[in-house]
Amino acid sequence: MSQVKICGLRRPEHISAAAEAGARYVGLVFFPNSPRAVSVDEAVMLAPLVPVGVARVGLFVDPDDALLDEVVARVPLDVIQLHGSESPDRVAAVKALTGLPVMKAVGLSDASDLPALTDYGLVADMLLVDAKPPRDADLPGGNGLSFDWRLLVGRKWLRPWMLAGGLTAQNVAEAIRLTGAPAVDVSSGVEAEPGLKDEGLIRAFIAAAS
Ligand SMILES: O=C(O)c1ccccc1N[C@@H]1O[C@H](COP(=O)(O)O)[C@@H](O)[C@H]1O
Repeated sequence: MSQVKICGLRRPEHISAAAEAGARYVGLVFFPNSPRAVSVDEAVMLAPLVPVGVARVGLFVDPDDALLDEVVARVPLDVIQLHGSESPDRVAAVKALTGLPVMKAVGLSDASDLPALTDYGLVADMLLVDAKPPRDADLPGGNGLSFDWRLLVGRKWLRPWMLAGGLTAQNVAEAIRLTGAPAVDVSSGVEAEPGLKDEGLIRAFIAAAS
């Protein structure tokens, strides 16, 4: 049984659906270019609705210190997700600045991308293994694209990790079987359209991953 993170939640009813279905993490996106972005004011309203026992993850893409300071001061978060091109030194700096555990996303397209997981495992608290975005993508993640899961067979890292990228209720069980992922993260795969979550898809995904 793998833990589940539902990312990109923007409505109270979707937070409730995810928590009731057994999500262990929920993600709030602080990246303005995303169709799932929330303002700091919206996050101030949403974060307290997350039940105890469900971790609140704030997703950032190459954030500056001012944004991190503002969000951490106003929004109760449990984990920072860095999903941009942050260096290992920047990951360490964000940990120090926020005082929160940091999960670093690493994009994979082929075996040459694997060493980055070892490098980030030295500084991040958790790793998020995602598909590398296409060169012309508007978003560095959340594109509903998967990668060749066989790249991960037999791999071990220094830190706990999550699998992401194009997961759906239809493919998540096979992804877990193949990779042994202890946790999985989904955004597009539980949406009716970009940025609009669907309660039925959230429940079906969590049931399929559990
Ligand atoms: O969800 C977003 O909009 C997003 C924006 C910028 C960076 C990452 C984003 N989401 C993360 O991307 C992966 C994969 O998502 P998907 O299931 O393929 O849509 C996941 O870790 C999300 O947290």
